[in-house]
Amino acid sequence: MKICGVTLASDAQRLVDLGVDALGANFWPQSKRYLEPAEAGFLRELSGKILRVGVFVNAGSDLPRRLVEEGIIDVIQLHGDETPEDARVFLDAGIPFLKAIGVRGVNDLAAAHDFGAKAILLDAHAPGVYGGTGQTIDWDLARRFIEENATLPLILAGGITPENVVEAIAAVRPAALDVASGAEIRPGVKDFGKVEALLVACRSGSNEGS
Ligand SMILES: O=C(O)c1ccccc1NCC(=O)[C@H](O)[C@H](O)COP(=O)(O)O
Repeated sequence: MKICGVTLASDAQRLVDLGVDALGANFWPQSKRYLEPAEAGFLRELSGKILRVGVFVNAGSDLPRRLVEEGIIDVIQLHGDETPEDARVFLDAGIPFLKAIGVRGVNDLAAAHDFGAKAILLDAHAPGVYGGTGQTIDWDLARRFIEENATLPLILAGGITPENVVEAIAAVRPAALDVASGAEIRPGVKDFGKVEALLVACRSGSNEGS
């Protein structure tokens, strides 16, 4: 499970202590969960303890690459309108990346394989906002994507909460889950009651990989 939108060093450390697989730090300045790169140094100390994912929206390659090279993040999450051509620079450099797709229907998934991403993250379609909306996606569509694309891991995002997580796992059986608003007190501040409830659901055996 990836908990996204971390802005506080204390929250990041608590996610490590709870054994959460991955955290997301959002480097898109318009996000309610924006983390200034200059304030992200605390992530460096978590190297090897949790997978650190940097979220970017149409950011080009300089900042994402720099944060990887500086040991602040491990993986890049492209969460904007990036094309497979935009992603090529990361593929060529051997930098692992995820591609998020805001999904309205099956047509949005047609290019999923073209990115060369480590995994595809399916999220709610949110023009201008891009992510962190708390809106769920069509889980049947996500399940069908998995059945038809067995080699490409799918991360389910969009409106996952402690209340619907069991149903989401059962319906989609994703490789992993990604949660922002469903695990916070307010944008950028995590709610550890919710994080723990999500973890219990993920570890209950209904989906070992989430
Ligand atoms: O969280 C944001 O503010 C955000 C803004 C722009 C692009 C991506 C963003 N979040 C990335 C994530 O991976 C979120 O976890 C994902 O969108 C799901 O969010 P939520 O529906 O709130 O769980």
